Amino acid sequence: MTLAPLSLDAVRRAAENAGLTMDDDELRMMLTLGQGALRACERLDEVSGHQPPVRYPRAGSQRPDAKDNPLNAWAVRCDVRGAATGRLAGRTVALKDMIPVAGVPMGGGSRLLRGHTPSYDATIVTRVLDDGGRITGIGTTEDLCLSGASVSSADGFVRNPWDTSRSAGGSSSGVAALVASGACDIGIGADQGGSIRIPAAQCGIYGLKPTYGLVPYTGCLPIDPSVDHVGPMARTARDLAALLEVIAGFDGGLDPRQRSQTAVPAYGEMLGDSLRGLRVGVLAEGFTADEAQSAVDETVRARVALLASLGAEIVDVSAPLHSYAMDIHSSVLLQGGAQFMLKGNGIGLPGKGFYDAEVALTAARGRALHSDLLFASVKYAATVGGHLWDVYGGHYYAKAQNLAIRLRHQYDQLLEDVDVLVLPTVRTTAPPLPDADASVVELTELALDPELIANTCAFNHTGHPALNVPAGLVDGLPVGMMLAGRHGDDGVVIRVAHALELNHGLADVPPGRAADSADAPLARA
Ligand SMILES: NC(=O)c1ccccc1
Repeated sequence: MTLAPLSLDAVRRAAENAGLTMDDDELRMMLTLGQGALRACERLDEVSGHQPPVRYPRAGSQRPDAKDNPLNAWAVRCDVRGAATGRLAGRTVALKDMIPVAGVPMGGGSRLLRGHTPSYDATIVTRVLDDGGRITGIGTTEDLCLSGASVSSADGFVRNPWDTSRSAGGSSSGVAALVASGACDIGIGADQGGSIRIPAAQCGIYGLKPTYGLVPYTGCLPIDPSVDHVGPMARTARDLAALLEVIAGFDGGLDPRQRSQTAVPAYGEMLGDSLRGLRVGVLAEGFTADEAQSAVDETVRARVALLASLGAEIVDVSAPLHSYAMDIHSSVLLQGGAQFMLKGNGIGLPGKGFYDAEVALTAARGRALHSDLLFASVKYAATVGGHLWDVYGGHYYAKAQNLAIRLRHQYDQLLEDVDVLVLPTVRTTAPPLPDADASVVELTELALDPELIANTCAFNHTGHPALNVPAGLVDGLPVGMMLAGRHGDDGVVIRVAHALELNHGLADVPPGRAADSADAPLARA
């Protein structure tokens, strides 16, 4: 692009913005030095940097008609066919609307990125296509992923397939509703505080927030690099294992979140029907003290009893810092979201790796033009998160990060004795969607309801793998059980889920969808 020439006035404004008092001599020196910096930018426009490859041809994409989108769960339809063979051959895949697919609009559920079309495929997209997957569309996401209920997307409410008057959960609302309703086979979501597991729990499917850094986040829209995860969503534990196997693993240093190059296990081969020798810790702080919500707790405890029937040993455990997870989460998401996602225009990441140069331009433009059209939860991060960082200099962001290290150690200590921790994923079932003319206050209370993330957010900050497992129904609505494991033990939590599924029946099925046959139950619970 053509850079605007640097003027003395521009330098003076920049100095003011940086809180600097400069006399004219100093300003003129900056102007002179600045010519070199501009020339460097021009030279960067002459060459191309690393760009992830686009390997498979793709036709057009379009927003579906309302009649073909009953849950409003598709943001965009497309059809990108990958390799003819592979571990996902013939499987249809939906991706959350913040995972770039070349040539397919990516909106982030937000006015911020309106009109943006990526020119490259994310690493996880290439991996899905290389292994035979067929991407049939993009799932609606909440506005910049900042909502646990399906009420905030610029594309409108997403409806829960179990009861279309209810929330699908968030922020991977569309993918969860699509997978649960059978509109696609599998999907990939993103989770910075529970955004895979909350909608998975409330739509009755499997959803894994993998070990931090296991699956490359490369190219996907961040909130804060310390909590960003992408992961698989599926109707069976076996499908989930297959998808994880395909998307996990080091991508050559493009994602600064990845610190290890360890080989990816064959998760599918770790599955079995016995849990003999497994030790399960029931995390006391994960269960509510409130009698009114005890139906969810009881449903989860009933599933835990089934684990025992498969040979697992059940013990009660406690992590007192678990109750601080929400406070860590509040500081990191609001301030990190303000710094990295918003001020950083989606590329404010520390460290080496691939940066989406185009999304930076789109987001900066979107912030200048459309900030007033963002959902209130995004405005909350921008205002209060920005305020906290400015006034306290990031002190409380740093304190939150440091407490997260202690929280991790507390779970690690428990996980020396037990193999998995178990707790309800969300302590409530899906709430009703408000009327279309509901107030912003009402929508925002739903989106940011602390009940939704009280349990899930802890593991974003500690990095442990955490999986939602469908655990039964309360008043006809799905309830999820969360299994958390040691760092790198994603295969263990999936194995536990699979054994349960195999011995005690498939997840219940929402109205209008036939049961899967892939993992036929041995016996009904
Ligand atoms: N992105 C998230 O995981 C999230 C979930 C719920 C509320 C806010 C953020």
